[in-house]
Amino acid sequence: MKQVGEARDGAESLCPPIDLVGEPDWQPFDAPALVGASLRFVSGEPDGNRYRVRYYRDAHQQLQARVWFGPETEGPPGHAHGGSMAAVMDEVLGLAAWAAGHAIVVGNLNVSFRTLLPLETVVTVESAVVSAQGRKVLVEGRIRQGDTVYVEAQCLCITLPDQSPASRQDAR
Ligand SMILES: CC(C)(COP(=O)(O)OP(=O)(O)OC[C@H]1O[C@@H](n2cnc3c(N)ncnc32)[C@H](O)[C@@H]1OP(=O)(O)O)[C@@H](O)C(=O)NCCC(=O)NCCS
Ligand SMILES: CCCCCCCCCCCCCC(=O)O
Repeated sequence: MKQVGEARDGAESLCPPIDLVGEPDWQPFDAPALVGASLRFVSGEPDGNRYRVRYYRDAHQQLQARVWFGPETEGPPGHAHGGSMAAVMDEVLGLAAWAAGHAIVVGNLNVSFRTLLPLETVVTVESAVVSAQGRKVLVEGRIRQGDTVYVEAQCLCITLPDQSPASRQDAR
């Protein structure tokens, strides 16, 4: 049986363009300008069949993302793999800490899968930096569409010495 995104000869064809527009009061956020181009695993293929991601800052300066889970994120038939959703939370919540001025890596990520996420759905990934004490920065987030919550996550980020976002930008 022909799968979504698969051409007749078996080769993968690209899914059509997806609308990842943000809310009217969101501003586009340039992640590579802040952290470099290393974040390719989740957001590196804007026209691919895995994820398509666009980042924004909302009116409160919190990082938000519109994410399309493509056919290559499949886990349970027709639905996103749990690891694919965890990877999105890892990147978005870690990036949210960087966007708030904390040079971190993720130390702990706690993910609750609440609802099966159908493939080829555009969702919103919300984030909020809820505390920063010493080296520990706590970020919370969720994947939702409308009133449906697919995933909730808490992310403990640990700051790294000598890696402030400002110093990384100055070094370019
Ligand atoms: C996170 C990391 C930098 C912490 O190592 P470290 O710099 O030696 O720091 P420490 O182990 O002293 O931890 C610093 C504090 O964070 C806490 N912490 C670190 N990792 C934690 C975790 N996974 N869960 C809970 N607390 C953690 C420590 O308990 C410590 O708290 P304290 O100051 O109250 O005692 C290191 O474990 C690491 O590099 N891990 C890999 C990160 C990674 O690969 N992330 C995915 C890519 S971003
Ligand atoms: C090693 C220090 C340089 C780090 C450069 C940017 C890192 C951005 C991290 C954003 C979160 C990524 C999550 C992850 O990789 O698991």
